[in-house]
Amino acid sequence: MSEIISVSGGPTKPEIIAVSLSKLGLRDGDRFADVGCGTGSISIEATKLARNLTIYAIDARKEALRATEMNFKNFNIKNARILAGEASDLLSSESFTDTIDCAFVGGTKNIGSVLETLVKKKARSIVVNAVRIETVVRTIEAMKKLGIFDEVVHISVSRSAPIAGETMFKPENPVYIIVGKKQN
Ligand SMILES: C[S@@+](CC[C@H](N)C(=O)[O-])C[C@H]1O[C@@H](n2cnc3c(N)ncnc32)[C@H](O)[C@@H]1O
Repeated sequence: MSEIISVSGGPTKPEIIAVSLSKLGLRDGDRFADVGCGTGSISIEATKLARNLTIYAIDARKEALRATEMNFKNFNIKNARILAGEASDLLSSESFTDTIDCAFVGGTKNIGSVLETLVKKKARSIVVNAVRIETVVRTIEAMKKLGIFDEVVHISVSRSAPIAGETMFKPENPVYIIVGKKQN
């Protein structure tokens, strides 16, 4: 199995991906937006949970897009469009006519506009990762305004590390997982 090519900010840690994707509830055939795709690791893991996804991997950084492109090639990811630019502009542009079923938002610049656009695109489930408390508050407020706020989960992972032939635990930065669901 290939090693994922990394860029600053990614890949997201596997435990955070696991919880985030379990909250997202992907279904076979979904159109999935990976907003702020970084390395593309979230999309790669998403393809293991649902069949025939159409992936829109979006990032504003050239190095992230290059890493995503190489990772998708190495992990044989099909049905993916890699889109360069600001997510809210891209998704709301006239040329982007598709709807979105589920979105993972790992890049939170302009989070209010990104969420608004995803709701207009009919997303039934949106999961945001945030590390800054101000982003958490902005995301919750934006989701409440849009009537989609569901819950926030705070995850702290400590990973085993060797010490003098024995094992200790090193804490990793905590991550907030903010979940939005379309209300029926
Ligand atoms: C923390 S990294 C994402 C890591 C990614 N989940 C992974 O596993 O590699 C955040 C990324 O989001 C991008 N980003 C942030 N806000 C964005 C936006 N509004 N539109 C497009 N890209 C955005 C940044 O350029 C950065 O590459």
